Amino acid sequence: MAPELVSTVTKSTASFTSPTTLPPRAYVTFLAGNGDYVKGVVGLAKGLRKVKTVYPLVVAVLPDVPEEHRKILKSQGCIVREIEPVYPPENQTQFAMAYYVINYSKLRIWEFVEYSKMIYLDGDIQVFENIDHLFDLPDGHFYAVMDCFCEKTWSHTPQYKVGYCQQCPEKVQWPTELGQPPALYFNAGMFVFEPSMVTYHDLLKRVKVTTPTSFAEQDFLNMYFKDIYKPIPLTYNLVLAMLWRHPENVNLEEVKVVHYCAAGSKPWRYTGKEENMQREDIKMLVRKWWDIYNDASLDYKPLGASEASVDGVDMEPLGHLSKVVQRVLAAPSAA
Ligand SMILES: O=c1ccn([C@@H]2O[C@H](COP(=O)(O)OP(=O)(O)O)[C@@H](O)[C@H]2O)c(=O)[nH]1
Ligand SMILES: OC[C@H]1O[C@H](O[C@@H]2[C@@H](O)[C@H](O)[C@@H](O)[C@H](O)[C@@H]2O)[C@H](O)[C@@H](O)[C@H]1O
Ligand SMILES: [Mn+2]
Repeated sequence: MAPELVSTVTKSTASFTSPTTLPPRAYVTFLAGNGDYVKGVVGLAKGLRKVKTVYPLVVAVLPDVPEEHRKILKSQGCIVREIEPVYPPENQTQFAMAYYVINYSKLRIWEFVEYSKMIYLDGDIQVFENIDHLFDLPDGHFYAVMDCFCEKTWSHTPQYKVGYCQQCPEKVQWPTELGQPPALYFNAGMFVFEPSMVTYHDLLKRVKVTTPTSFAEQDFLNMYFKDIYKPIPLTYNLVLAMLWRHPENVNLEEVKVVHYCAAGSKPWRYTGKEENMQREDIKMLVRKWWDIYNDASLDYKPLGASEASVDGVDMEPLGHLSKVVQRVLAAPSAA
């Protein structure tokens, strides 16, 4: 029996409210390091502007995010908030990706209590349709999209070993000898939550005594919010692997949010070489991401300010696809 999805997510009923009367809500993402994820966040900021969200984008940055990158984010209208890293206890865990250890720092966003409700989005996510109505979901729950267990990244788990996936629980039934099937499990690249200092302090206390596991803070958040987790439709966080693992569950026309988490799918470093990356739907989604990233009309223009520009910052010049990606996308699909 398919899990009860929060599918009747009504459109925002609030009539247009001037910025001064908006409820204290915001989108929030997380940025670490001095690498190229800043391009993901710039793309996200422009995508949210394109869909005319009425809420700001807060970027929680680790101390290692350079000043130039912070300037770029501010020039794109983001609210930049520095956070301290959160480290899991000393461990021998083999994370699915070694860098996942820094993702525990995401937990700091629970201390942004100036906002009553926030929507967290990974920096490798793009919003192609307005999702402001998700802020109107009833309080007291944790809303996120169910993940998929079929990628090799899950090969260490019992569900992968028996071929079980929550996306198609009837296809390979959970073996009764293994007891209860796993609780519904969400992808932590997108979720709707309520900042709270009580929750924040409890999260940090609990993370210090919880043995890390391969999906790092995603596993931890699934355990912590298990009792109040409510699945929302995958249109709000299309984990790309769903396209080849569960195509029967995906209607691309209805997808509002795309999560470029499959290996090789980060648009700003796309080469098309990895498995599945020559698929026409992947190439279309990468091109859609670049169309927004390169659209100078979506750059932030504060009211009355001159052209917002960030002097001397070496970013991918806007206005054209990076040469490499352009060549790859144009190449005839081998697939
Ligand atoms: O070097 C990094 C790695 C990760 N992130 C942030 O952490 C999130 C989670 O990592 P990622 O999306 O790569 O994980 P995936 O969803 O691909 O498993 C990213 O979206 C970024 O917001 C970052 O800023 N710098
Ligand atoms: O630190 C753990 C990360 O775990 C998740 O990524 C995974 C997960 O989705 C797997 O199911 C996929 O197989 C895999 O490709 C993907 O990278 C979140 O997207 C990310 O925000 C972050 O929490
Ligand atoms: Mn991601």
